[in-house]
Amino acid sequence: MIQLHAVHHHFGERPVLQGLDLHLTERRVGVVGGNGSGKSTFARLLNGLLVPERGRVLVDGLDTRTDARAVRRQVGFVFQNPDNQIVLPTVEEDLAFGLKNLRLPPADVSARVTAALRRHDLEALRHHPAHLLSGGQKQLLALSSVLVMEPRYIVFDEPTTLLDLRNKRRLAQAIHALPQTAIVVTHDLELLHDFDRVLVFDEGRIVLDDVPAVALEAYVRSMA
Ligand SMILES: Nc1ncnc2c1ncn2[C@@H]1O[C@H](COP(=O)(O)OP(=O)(O)OP(=O)(O)O)[C@@H](O)[C@H]1O
Repeated sequence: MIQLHAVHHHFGERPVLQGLDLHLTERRVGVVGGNGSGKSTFARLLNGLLVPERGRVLVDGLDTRTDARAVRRQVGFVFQNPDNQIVLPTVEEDLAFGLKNLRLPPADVSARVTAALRRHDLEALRHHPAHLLSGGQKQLLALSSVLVMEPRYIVFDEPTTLLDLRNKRRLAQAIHALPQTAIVVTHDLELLHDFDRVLVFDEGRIVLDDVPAVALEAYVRSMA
């Protein structure tokens, strides 16, 4: 479970998150809201990329302020732009990077990389230069590089923004099939239809928190 207790955050004078109290227990949680409403800031709190100025964020009881390394192993983060995430020249090397950092035995690294390549149909691209992949393939590689670390939670920050319709569907299917808990920040409301819960942000507060049918409809009405 992810818990937020009285979380506040400012950037300079500007309050960006204002008193968030939340328990996330569902497998699929969507996060929507207008530009600048605080969604990405919220997402970055969940794996300790950002520590709140006030309040606490707990992941299965681990505090992002004091247990940052352990939290980062539990919570994977998929960025909007996979170029920010792909660090090594080939697909295979990129997938192995985090596992090698964990100092796993080479046979284990290799087995987990092979399984990850199979899972997303990337086997033929094993030795391909990562920077030459298409946008959709890069996004799947970025997701695979997170999955290969076997986190319990995965946070996605606008994962479909750069994708065409076909790749959007592929990514939606990939998210749908994840055994992990997924928390997805997006402007792509279609992606959230079969989710368990949707949070609607406005000016750093959660103004709606409900099942998608209710939350998304009210959100669309509020934006009209
Ligand atoms: N590192 C930063 N330094 C200063 N201000 C920031 C920083 N990151 C975000 N902000 C500001 O905080 C506010 C909330 O930003 P955030 O990225 O969380 O919004 P968002 O809801 O994800 O928006 P969008 O839908 O446009 O991506 C914005 O006003 C933004 O300019």
